[in-house]
Amino acid sequence: MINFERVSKRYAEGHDALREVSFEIARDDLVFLTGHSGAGKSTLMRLIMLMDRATRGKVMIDGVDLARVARRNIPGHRRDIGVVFQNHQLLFDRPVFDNVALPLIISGYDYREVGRRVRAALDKVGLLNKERAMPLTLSGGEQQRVGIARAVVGRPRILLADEPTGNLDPELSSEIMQLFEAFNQVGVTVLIASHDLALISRLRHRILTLREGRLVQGAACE
Ligand SMILES: Nc1ncnc2c1ncn2[C@@H]1O[C@H](COP(=O)(O)OP(=O)(O)OP(=O)(O)O)[C@@H](O)[C@H]1O
Repeated sequence: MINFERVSKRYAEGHDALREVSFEIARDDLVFLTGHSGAGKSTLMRLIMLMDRATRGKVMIDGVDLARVARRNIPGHRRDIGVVFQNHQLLFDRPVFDNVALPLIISGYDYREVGRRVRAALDKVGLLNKERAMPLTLSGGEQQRVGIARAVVGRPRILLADEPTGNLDPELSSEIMQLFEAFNQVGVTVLIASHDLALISRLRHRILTLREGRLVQGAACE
């Protein structure tokens, strides 16, 4: 499903953010990605989203070599990938419904289908009764759930999350992780970057560890 073969990424200033990174994530996997600040976690996710290209090596998604995806096909590639950020990146002047609907509206879905899918996504994250609420009236955990609903509303095959529990207390963090596990159980491949070693070691999924751009743990599937 997600396959890195000796992938290196060197930024223009000559900094090696990833060095010869190889791993495989199967379709039904939920995998954590950890490592110190600057270890290369965000860079690895940017390569999967095609926000950046590898300098050397091969990134394959579903058997497709991303080096072969033309610029005009990048939006199509991204539609298969839901992304969750630490700071939600919500539109604070729009209600919850509009925030979740945004990716579908950009993709040109008709309004009835938008309504159906947005409510299905809000239902999955337990926020069906909040569709008219403004984001600022929600708690941090609820805002993060809106971000997750927006990430899954297009029914992506892959879900990437960059520090999704960074601002949340331990109990809310566990709840958010349970949501990711639920999406994984219905067939979504999930990759979560997190510094929260206490939380992720308790959850017993595979952990990929980066150190200065090298993968030092977790390359093989169990
Ligand atoms: N666009 C860029 N240009 C140059 N260097 C970059 C760029 N993006 C990241 N880097 C550098 O590459 C290295 C890896 O950064 P990256 O953001 O992938 O790390 P990270 O593990 O996600 O860190 P954090 O946990 O702090 O978010 C860092 O040294 C960073 O300064």
